[in-house]
Amino acid sequence: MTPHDLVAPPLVSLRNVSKRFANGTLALQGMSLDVGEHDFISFLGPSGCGKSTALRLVAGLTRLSSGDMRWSATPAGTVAGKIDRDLGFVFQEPTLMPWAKVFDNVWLPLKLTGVSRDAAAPVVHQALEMVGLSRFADVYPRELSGGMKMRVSIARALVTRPRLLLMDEPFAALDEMTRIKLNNDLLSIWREHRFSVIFVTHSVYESVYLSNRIVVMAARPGRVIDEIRIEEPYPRGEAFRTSTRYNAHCTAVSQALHGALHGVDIDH
Ligand SMILES: Nc1ncnc2c1ncn2[C@@H]1O[C@H](COP(=O)(O)OP(=O)(O)OP(=O)(O)O)[C@@H](O)[C@H]1O
Repeated sequence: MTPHDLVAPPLVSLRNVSKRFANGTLALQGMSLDVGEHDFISFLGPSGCGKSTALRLVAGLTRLSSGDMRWSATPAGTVAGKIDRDLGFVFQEPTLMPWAKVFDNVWLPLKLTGVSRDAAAPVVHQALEMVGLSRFADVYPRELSGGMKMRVSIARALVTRPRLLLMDEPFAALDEMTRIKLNNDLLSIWREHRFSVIFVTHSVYESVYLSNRIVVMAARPGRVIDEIRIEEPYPRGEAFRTSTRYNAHCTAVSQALHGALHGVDIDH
């Protein structure tokens, strides 16, 4: 047996995946990517480079136009009406039900699979504990800050214990301090629970801080132009954020991103 045999297969593999919308827009062209167990991958690139489209393709929220996508256990989409994707999704907006208490918002994915409120209670409480909101199960979303609402959204995405967490600019609307705190908390939850993450962001700094792999994308058509590995140990904290190595990674990623912007019309 060679060391290679011991490597777990990718959780999900994209091969030469393209997406053209009905209006003719080629949102994504020829994307190939293997998402490994316990990867933290960021999709980084300018507006319109297909980051959200790629995430939505992985989630099964939109269909690919050509290419191939496979999950390690089950080829995606082979069972009519029941796609076996083991994932949670966090959007930029927390998208909570305003009329339902925090507990019921987090229970929702389990409720949709037929798990009763009582049976779900232990895992809902565990998910709330994971995001530091144990004491807020009985309040309504309107009583929470923006950062706390996002924590509820993360708890809801993790309540089914998915192997892959997809996050579409989850912290973009938050203030800097809240964002830093959520970055740190997300990293410790990810390290403890060992799922994989694909994280869409516009921020070089955020992508370097969080990820072990950064997929740099360019627009028109949306495509991958580079992948950069951030070979730095976790946990990452203030010492890493203020280190010269962190700065060097940010410079390298900025340069790759500059390449992504080269030749792209700036229309704003
Ligand atoms: N439903 C749709 N129909 C037609 N075109 C679409 C649709 N969704 C996205 N697009 C187009 O596909 C391209 C990629 O969009 P996408 O939202 O994936 O980019 P993005 O990198 O996530 O951008 P942003 O950073 O601004 O969110 C854009 O040109 C966009 O206008």
